[in-house]
Amino acid sequence: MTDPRPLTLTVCGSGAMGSQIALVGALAGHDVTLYDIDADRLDVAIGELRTQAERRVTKGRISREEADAAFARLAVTTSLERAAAGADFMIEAIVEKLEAKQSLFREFELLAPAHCILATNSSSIVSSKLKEGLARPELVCNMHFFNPALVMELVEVVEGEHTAPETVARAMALAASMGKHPVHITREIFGFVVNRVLTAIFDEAISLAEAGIASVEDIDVAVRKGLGHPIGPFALLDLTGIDVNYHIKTLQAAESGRPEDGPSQSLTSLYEAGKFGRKTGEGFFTYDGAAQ
Ligand SMILES: NC(=O)c1ccc[n+]([C@@H]2O[C@H](COP(=O)([O-])OP(=O)(O)OC[C@H]3O[C@@H](n4cnc5c(N)ncnc54)[C@H](O)[C@@H]3O)[C@@H](O)[C@H]2O)c1
Repeated sequence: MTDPRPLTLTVCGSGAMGSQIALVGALAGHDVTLYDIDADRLDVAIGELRTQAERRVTKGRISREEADAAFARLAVTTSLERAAAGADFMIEAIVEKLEAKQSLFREFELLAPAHCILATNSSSIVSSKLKEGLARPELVCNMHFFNPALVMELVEVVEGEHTAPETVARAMALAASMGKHPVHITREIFGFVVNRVLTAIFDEAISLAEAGIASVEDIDVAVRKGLGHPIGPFALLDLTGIDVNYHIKTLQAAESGRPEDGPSQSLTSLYEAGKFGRKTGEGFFTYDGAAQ
């Protein structure tokens, strides 16, 4: 894998994911432009990134010089023309709405150099849905980072039927240059690899609990102590959000056309009761930590 540094990298969307992906890129020595339609979000993002960088300097993970150099390589803009000019690579991390992503991809392609790769960080939208109307679909793929992107090492690089092997190679090389571990997913599938494996664990844990085989507390203990997972499936469902997981299962059933892929009975009743997990103080557990 040839190290592509330094690239001119544009990250679209300065929310939870895009802002940290941008800093990871700048820390790795790439020239990064962070683009958002909302100037206030950009201000907030830069403030949060400075706090994160300061924490790393204090802990000795990076030097002050490295932090300063990264911020010197990181520009922000609300101008799409400026964001696309000279870009070698674009990673999109805007709102999870198909139409918004499609129009961004179309506009960006018109403004960017002809060799620029367009990658989406979407957790659920495959890049074949974003290639419509583009002149160069072979340069389009998914690059799925994990939250928090400053910390999590995995990047799933997903190849669509339209994606050129060279695009996959360039995306893998970019991820590696950012200090990440890329994995190549050779065709599009809902949830990619990590979220499919995680969903299978959630589904099995829920079905065991619903059948009365063991309590949610005991299933969590079994998975932690028996499999060495840092957190049990029910605590993780509560942490990531009952609502988020309910929507993922609803989307999965819509994509597969199989009603049995939809949300389970216990997930549905928690969702309908507004018990979304940690964020509402109650889900499978209540947050003094007791099981329901
Ligand atoms: N949050 C996660 O845990 C996570 C993990 C992996 C992947 N993702 C994916 O990353 C993407 C972003 O998620 P997030 O959690 O960072 O979202 P977020 O809501 O925190 O941030 C989205 C940002 O995009 C901006 N935006 C909206 N429309 C835009 C447009 N048309 N052009 C430019 N900017 C626009 C918003 O102003 C906002 O700053 C989604 O596709 C999501 O599926 C999220």
